[in-house]
Amino acid sequence: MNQHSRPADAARPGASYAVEAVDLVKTYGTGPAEVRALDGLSVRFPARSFTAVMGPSGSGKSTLLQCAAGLDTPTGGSALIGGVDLATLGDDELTRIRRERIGFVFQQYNLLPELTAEENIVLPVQLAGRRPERGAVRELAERLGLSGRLGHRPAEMSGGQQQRVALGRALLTRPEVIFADEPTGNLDTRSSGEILDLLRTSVRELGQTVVMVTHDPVAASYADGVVLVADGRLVDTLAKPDPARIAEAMRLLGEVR
Ligand SMILES: Nc1ncnc2c1ncn2[C@@H]1O[C@H](COP(=O)(O)OP(=O)(O)OP(=O)(O)O)[C@@H](O)[C@H]1O
Repeated sequence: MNQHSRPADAARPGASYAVEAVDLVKTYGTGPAEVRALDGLSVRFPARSFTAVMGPSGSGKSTLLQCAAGLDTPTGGSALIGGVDLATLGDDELTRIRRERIGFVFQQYNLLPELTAEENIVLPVQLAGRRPERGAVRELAERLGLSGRLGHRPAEMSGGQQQRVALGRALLTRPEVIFADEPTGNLDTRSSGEILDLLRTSVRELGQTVVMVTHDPVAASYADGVVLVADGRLVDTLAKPDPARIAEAMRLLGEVR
């Protein structure tokens, strides 16, 4: 096992890291009931890279994303976004970083049912007290294939369309980093492929950094690299792997544990 190896292109000269986790520890509960969800996990995600995070159920993948995105506070270690240690920020600064530099996409879409697609997409910008730019919303809707759907409510859309709305909501502020927690977990193969293509386009064309938790080797193969997590620690990384290699690494991980 290669505990300290980096994602595929981390060694690129001049590479900078969009997201860094340094010796992250996260425990839940106390005494005999204590769960060590992250057990000294260190990983760095280069800027403009698309990385999949994989590992057995309960290995700490979601906890890693939550701590790295500043949605949860680690018990120990540091989480950095663009070189800024989140622990050094006050509440207002942390809120601003989460709002402006980070986008989050969840498996369950988390759209507000009473709002239209367009209203859901612009909501974070409005909550930040800004007026969404109509041109930017239209351009984004076109990119996401949602131009004809902006007036629809979530219940009137397919799962794939709803996830594209959720992606639009995450992308409108052009965040540096998109964290996606099983974004294709509820989708069929075709809709999954559309979402994964959009995530890849965000990296290639818009220069964003995507960190995606997935259980699906095919979904992970869209990424530039895969990091494998087990028992709250980084155990291996794979560069540009195909689905068969990813599935094999996952199988070996199950056997090793
Ligand atoms: N709020 C919480 N309270 C107590 N324990 C928690 C909490 N959140 C997570 N855990 C525990 O921490 C460990 C890691 O959970 P986490 O959700 O990060 O794993 P995961 O790899 O994302 O799992 P899955 O693939 O099943 O979604 C698990 O043992 C889980 O039960």
